Amino acid sequence: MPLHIALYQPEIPANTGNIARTCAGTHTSLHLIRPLGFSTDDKMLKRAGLDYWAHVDIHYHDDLDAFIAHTESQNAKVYLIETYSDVPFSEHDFSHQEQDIYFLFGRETTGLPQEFAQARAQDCLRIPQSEHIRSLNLSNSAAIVIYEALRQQGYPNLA
Ligand SMILES: C[S@@+](CC[C@H](N)C(=O)[O-])C[C@H]1O[C@@H](n2cnc3c(N)ncnc32)[C@H](O)[C@@H]1O
Repeated sequence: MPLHIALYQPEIPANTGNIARTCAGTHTSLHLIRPLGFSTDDKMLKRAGLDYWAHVDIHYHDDLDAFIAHTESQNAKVYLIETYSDVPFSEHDFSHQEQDIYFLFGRETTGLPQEFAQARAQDCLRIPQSEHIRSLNLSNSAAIVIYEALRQQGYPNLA
């Protein structure tokens, strides 16, 4: 079953552009949870040279509740990827392909809402990093996690 990347209220178009490119290159769906800090109209996309945008399976959700309702309707598994977890993401098993898997990432400046993440602490995963930075770049984080899931699944339909 497909893998999905979800971005909670992304603010920086270059990050979403990088992640969209990773999605187009890996058959991963992209979910954007509003409000967005930028426009995704045709003019913006053309100006940014995002010519792969047509290959991105993109979905918009009005807010976090609408996104969670969507995942529940699919009986999907949602993992929260956040700095304040202490469970290393790569210790998790993403190889089960019978269920859709969503990786939910937080906003560039403030991450995921803390209360929301605390209520789902058992599904919250961290990418190990040093103490010299507060966090990794959002688009790098998404690439790291999706490629670990793809590695565990044997890179389905990728050459
Ligand atoms: C630039 S970070 C900012 C959020 C962070 N909590 C903060 O306020 O310092 C944006 C998003 O990238 C992801 N991220 C960055 N570094 C991460 C890490 N080491 N482990 C897990 N997720 C990370 C998370 O999804 C996070 O919400």
